[in-house]
Amino acid sequence: MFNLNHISTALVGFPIAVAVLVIAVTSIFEWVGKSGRKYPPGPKGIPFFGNLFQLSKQDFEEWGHKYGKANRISLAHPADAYGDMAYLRVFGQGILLLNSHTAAVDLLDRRSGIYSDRPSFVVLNSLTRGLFLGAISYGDVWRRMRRGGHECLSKASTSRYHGLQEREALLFTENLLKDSKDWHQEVSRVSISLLLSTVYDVPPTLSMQDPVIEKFNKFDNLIIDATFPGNYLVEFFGWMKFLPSVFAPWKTRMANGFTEFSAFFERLCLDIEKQIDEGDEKSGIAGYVIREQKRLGLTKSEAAWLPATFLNLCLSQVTEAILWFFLAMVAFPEQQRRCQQELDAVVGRSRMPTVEDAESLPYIRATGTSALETDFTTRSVFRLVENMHRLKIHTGTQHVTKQPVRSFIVCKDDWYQGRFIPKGTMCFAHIWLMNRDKKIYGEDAEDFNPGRFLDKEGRFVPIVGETKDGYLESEGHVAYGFGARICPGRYYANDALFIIFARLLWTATISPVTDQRTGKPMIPDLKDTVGDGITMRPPTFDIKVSHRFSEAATLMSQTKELLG
Ligand code: HEM
Repeated sequence: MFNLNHISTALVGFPIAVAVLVIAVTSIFEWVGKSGRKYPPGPKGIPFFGNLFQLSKQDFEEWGHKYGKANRISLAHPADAYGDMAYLRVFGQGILLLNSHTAAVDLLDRRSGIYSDRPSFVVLNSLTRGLFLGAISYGDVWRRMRRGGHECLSKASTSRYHGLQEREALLFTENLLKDSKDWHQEVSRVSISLLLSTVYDVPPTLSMQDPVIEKFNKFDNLIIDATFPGNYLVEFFGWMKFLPSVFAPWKTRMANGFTEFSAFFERLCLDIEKQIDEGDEKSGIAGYVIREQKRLGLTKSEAAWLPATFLNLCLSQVTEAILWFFLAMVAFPEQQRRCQQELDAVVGRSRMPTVEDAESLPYIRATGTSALETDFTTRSVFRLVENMHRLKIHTGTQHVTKQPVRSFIVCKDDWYQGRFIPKGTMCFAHIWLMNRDKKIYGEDAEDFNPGRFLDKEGRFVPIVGETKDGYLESEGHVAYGFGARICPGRYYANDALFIIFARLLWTATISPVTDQRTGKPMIPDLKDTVGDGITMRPPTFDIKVSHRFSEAATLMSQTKELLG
């Protein structure tokens, strides 16, 4: 944990003269560096600390609007709903907030050669030694590992996971119908079960007490610890990495973590290798990577870390998307009914839906897309940057995950819209703001409205609106990021979420519980979120899950029997 007190304690330890010198030299460098160049607009900071002390006072969204306006003056398209950029500094580190699709696509997509690097987090690197795909520098190792990931998860290859996605969706539905009291726990279970099967080709995970799950949770906690903004002063003062371990205990902890988890990931892969040698097909991600290791040019460590990284990077995303979906179903029963009407009309009541039905179920696809795009999952994606607040006002438990996967480091000086963006700037895409851009989504951009993803004939349209250059293709939202680092698991995630939602709604109705005192349904506050991370989850609330029609239970059992 870290808060301003930590900074104060650390700074007080400095000999005052050295501290003054450092501040003076840094300020001079900053001033010389800035002079004569027009940087993107942003709030004025103070020498040395930059905008650090404003982070807890200013709302980033407000900055998006305020400095956006200033920027608009120089824009060729003054009608833009938001300006494109805001620029901040913290301890000399430049931070660029990208507020519009236009800027994000122009820089992160079109100039991906310059904008695809990740910040080099000292502590994270000592834990992962450059083997954690989401945080690897843009270079050869990233290319090799990313290619492996792409081959396993490209649109064309996702059909190999449909069987297991359908199986998991069925078990999930069955469990919730048996007991929905601990439905949050069941969402965590189905997510980990789905991903362990996908990555390591294992049977469904029925208990959260599984030692493999415990080990992955331990790894996740260490990643969170290593990446949480402000946890380690060394991320701001690079010279601190030369301190001996006795003054920097994280060094030993992270080095031990690397040894422990490398051995664990290698052991998992070794087991799979043996099974492949014995003639087992092992069609999961790890099996694929092991079989293709030579062709992909991966070392043994890279081949072991790649599947584990996939699991780590997607787990909380998938869990949270499902949680937001439940909130949507409870809060908007009308949308739930429309999904079920569509299921009755297209699939009927004599069989459960499959992933192949997705094309014919546009309203359900649109509902899933809405859960990703609108008030929900991505509402707090921008908390990533907001977490910089924790430098000043750290409160509560840390839930931030995978911080580095969302940010980019500019690896060459650049100019955009007449503004100078220096090499080394940390770029954050303001996904939350973009997913609410009224120019693209219309006046009801804030609402949960699956209908926005359907055309007049009721067909699913991934392009919900066009910016001046026809941007915003493919998903209809930007929850999966941009450019060369765009989420490689997006096709997989779309299918998995679709079938979980479709099978559940085909079989069951999800409703809020009734408040015993008032007799009214208890709908959680849609603005409430839990967690400090890039993605946030809704607070816990109770639900009822009941069979939608009498034959549903029998049909579900029959479908399960067919699984063998
Ligand atoms: C609801 C589901 C998901 C969401 C919302 C999501 C979102 C994201 C985002 C925003 C990024 C960063 C993109 C950027 O830097 O611009 C990312 C990266 C990544 N995601 Fe996902 N993701 C999801 C599911 C998955 C799944 C299912 C997998 C794998 C099976 C996966 C694997 C990865 C990996 C490996 C990266 C790092 C890519 C790189 O740095 O090159 N994600 N994801």
